[in-house]
Amino acid sequence: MLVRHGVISTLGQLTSHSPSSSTVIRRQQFLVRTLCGSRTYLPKLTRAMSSTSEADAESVLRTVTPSLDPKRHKGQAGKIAVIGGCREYTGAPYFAAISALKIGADLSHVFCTKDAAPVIKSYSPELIVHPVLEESYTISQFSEEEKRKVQDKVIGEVDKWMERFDCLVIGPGLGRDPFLLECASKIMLLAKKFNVPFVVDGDGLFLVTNSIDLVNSYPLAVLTPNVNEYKRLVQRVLNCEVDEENAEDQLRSLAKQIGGVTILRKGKSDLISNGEIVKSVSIYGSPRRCGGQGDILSGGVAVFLSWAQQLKSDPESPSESPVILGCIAASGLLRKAASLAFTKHKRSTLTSDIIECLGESLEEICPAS
Ligand SMILES: NC(=O)C1=CN([C@@H]2O[C@H](COP(=O)(O)OP(=O)(O)OC[C@H]3O[C@@H](n4cnc5c(N)ncnc54)[C@H](OP(=O)(O)O)[C@@H]3O)[C@@H](O)[C@H]2O)[C@@H](O)CC1
Ligand SMILES: Nc1ncnc2c1ncn2[C@@H]1O[C@H](COP(=O)(O)OP(=O)(O)OP(=O)(O)O)[C@@H](O)[C@H]1O
Ligand SMILES: [Mg+2]
Repeated sequence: MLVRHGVISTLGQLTSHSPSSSTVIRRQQFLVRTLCGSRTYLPKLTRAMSSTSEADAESVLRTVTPSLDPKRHKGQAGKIAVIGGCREYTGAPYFAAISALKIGADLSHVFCTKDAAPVIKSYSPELIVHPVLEESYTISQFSEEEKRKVQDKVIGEVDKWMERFDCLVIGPGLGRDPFLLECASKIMLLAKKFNVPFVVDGDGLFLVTNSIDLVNSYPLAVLTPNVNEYKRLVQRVLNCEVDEENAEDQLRSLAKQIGGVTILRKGKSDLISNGEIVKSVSIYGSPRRCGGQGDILSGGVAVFLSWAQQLKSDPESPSESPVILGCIAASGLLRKAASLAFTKHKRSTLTSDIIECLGESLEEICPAS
């Protein structure tokens, strides 16, 4: 009953902010399926989402990946935005944004600092790069009022685009500058206002761990912690240490404690929970632990979540939460691509090699034609 009330109040907010009725309807359906979805499993997904813990990631990938229909227009296969990229890190937002395109999204944006923008643009002309974020050092001479004006301008720039995005990825290569993190927290509030789903990764998790209210009870939030990030979340939210003996129960408790957000705990096996169910993805990946693989995953979750959201609400469509489906699909594909890249490159496998294997790996599971 509480969940139902949640749906109604969230939809009320949504109606007051969204001008386009098709966007409103799509997001309404998505919210309802996300909030109510983990009860009835449809025949196609029965095996994929059975009560055993290991998900059938390939089956989920086949279910959520859309066919390439000539009637579809640019944008319908997904519009993703990455919030991240600062003086220190330009690789992470690039990896997340380019992975989204390589998996099959139509448009991929990056909102980063002015310093990072030319570097990220030079990696790829495919990305739409907005040099709008500011770090403290660029505004150190400003008064408090001037700083507030700068922040309003940053949020205004993101606001212009927000409704067009199917999903955001907040945090890869964001850094930990306090002013940047404050802007990122305002961007999360904006996304929530428009019911835009978001994946929180990297430094976004540092922010959220210290301000859990930013995501608490938002059903369209996905947290993708690595070992360190998970440890910090458990310590902060559950007030205890990570318990490997009861990993699944602890993950479920953590997700429940944060109001039913979805958590994808990365590791030897990826574990996924929304506080109700726990699924694992353990298909063989790669023994290489080069930096950037988590960034591929965050971009992938954004795309698959957007695709899962588009599945029509006819009786053949899965009623499982699109957020959970998106996590399973992204984890399965990343692991397959990492395995393929490792067979080709062995010890010299890099994140960019894995990105190059995303298309071939997805093609093996669901051919484009
Ligand atoms: N090319 C780029 O631009 C990239 C940029 N990135 C961006 O960097 C930012 C910070 O993210 P992060 O992942 O480096 O921070 P965090 O999780 O605190 O790890 C820091 C240290 O923790 C350790 N450590 C790690 N794993 C461990 C384990 N399993 N078990 C035990 N220890 C472990 C290890 O430390 P060491 O072993 O050296 O002591 C590691 O160096 C963030 O914005 C992210 O998006 C990355 O995406 C990569 C590509
Ligand atoms: N020990 C492991 N064995 C096999 N696969 C792993 C292992 N640890 C992580 N992975 C895989 O690598 C992916 C990225 O996880 P990782 O822990 O490297 O993220 P991260 O530290 O956030 O990466 P990044 O360097 O991008 O920040 C996971 O989804 C998982 O599939
Ligand atoms: Mg990471």
